[in-house]
Amino acid sequence: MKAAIIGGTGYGAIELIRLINQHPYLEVGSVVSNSQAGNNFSDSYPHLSEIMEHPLEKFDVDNIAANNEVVFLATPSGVSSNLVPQLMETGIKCIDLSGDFRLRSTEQYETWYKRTPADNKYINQAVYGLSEIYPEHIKNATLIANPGCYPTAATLGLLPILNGNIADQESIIIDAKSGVSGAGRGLSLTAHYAEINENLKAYKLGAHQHIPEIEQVLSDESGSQIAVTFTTHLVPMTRGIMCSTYLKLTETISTKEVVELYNEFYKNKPFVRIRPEGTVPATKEVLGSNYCDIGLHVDQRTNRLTIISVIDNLVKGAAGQAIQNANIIFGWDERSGLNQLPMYP
Ligand SMILES: NC(=O)C1=CN([C@@H]2O[C@H](COP(=O)(O)OP(=O)(O)OC[C@H]3O[C@@H](n4cnc5c(N)ncnc54)[C@H](OP(=O)(O)O)[C@@H]3O)[C@@H](O)[C@H]2O)C=CC1
Ligand SMILES: CC(=O)N[C@@H](CCC(=O)OP(=O)(O)O)C(=O)O
Repeated sequence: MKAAIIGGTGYGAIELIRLINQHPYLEVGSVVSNSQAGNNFSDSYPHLSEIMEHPLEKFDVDNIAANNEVVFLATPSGVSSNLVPQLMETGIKCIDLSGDFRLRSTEQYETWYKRTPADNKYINQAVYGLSEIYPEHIKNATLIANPGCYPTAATLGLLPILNGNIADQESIIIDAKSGVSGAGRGLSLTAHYAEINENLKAYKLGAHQHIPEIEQVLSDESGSQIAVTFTTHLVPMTRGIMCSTYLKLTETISTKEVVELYNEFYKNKPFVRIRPEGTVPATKEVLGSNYCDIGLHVDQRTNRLTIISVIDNLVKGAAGQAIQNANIIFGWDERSGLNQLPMYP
């Protein structure tokens, strides 16, 4: 089955191409580029010239619909909102990696993204693609709002303990760190070598666009309105996200019991791996893979739980989860094309 990719020369797109290349049922169809249409893909990425001979195409909705059965939009927020409606009208399945269809409230989108929101008609059709939590909705979706990278790591880490009803919901603090590829390939001071090398920066304090997304998922799943403290940091590494999450427990429980609770919650979920008591994951232990690894520790002195969740931002945080969602939509094994082991060291 052919898959179109829009935003063809960005990091999300090239990661989709890497994963689709190993997929048993998907192949790369149209690759659409706004900035490089007409040029060869290999002009941007010569190391893929053997598998990517086709020229980059300009956005042509009829052409995409005629030649592909699914389209991945690896385009920035504010761009997907304009392209998705045109694509949806053709009946093609859309999987959008941007934040444009994740928030149900257009007011929230305007507040946090500071942009004009997408048309409500399409927001209402979008299914939030957190694969482990919403497979039944994803199965029947025509438009997937693929989750943000930080929300994927944060919510997968928090949902089991909220489900266990032993968390003080007002006490949640998420201390998050990301590699620089999370900011995309576009040139910016943020990703400038001299700014990021040997440096550690907190950014977007209290203003990060992923705050309402995390709160929407946690509130939906817990049945009560949850607000979180969420701080992001840029780390001098290429890939990887770590969320160190802290919350107060309302009951006395051991680390061993919390580990059991998490294992039960994620049983039959191949991409979430719970570490045994006494070990915590590192970002390199999921590098290049679709895994989300979670480590847990209850501090008996403070009765706080620490949750360490790690993902590769470009795989489980973007392209990998997008393919996992396509697998669920088309009824394939959820692991199709996603069986890469993490690359270590
Ligand atoms: N990087 C990450 O870890 C994650 C990214 N995301 C989201 O995925 C999407 C893609 O991210 P990523 O690949 O990292 O970003 P990049 O900046 O690397 O790539 C985005 C691509 O979109 C295209 N584009 C840019 N501006 C426009 C425009 N005005 N009109 C049409 N196309 C445009 C460009 O490619 P071209 O000129 O070839 O069309 C650009 O390279 C974004 O929405 C991002 O927020 C989500 C989770 C994680
Ligand atoms: C390191 C870094 O800059 N990361 C980006 C995450 C980008 C992303 O996932 O944004 P969307 O929600 O629009 O998809 C950030 O913190 O804004």
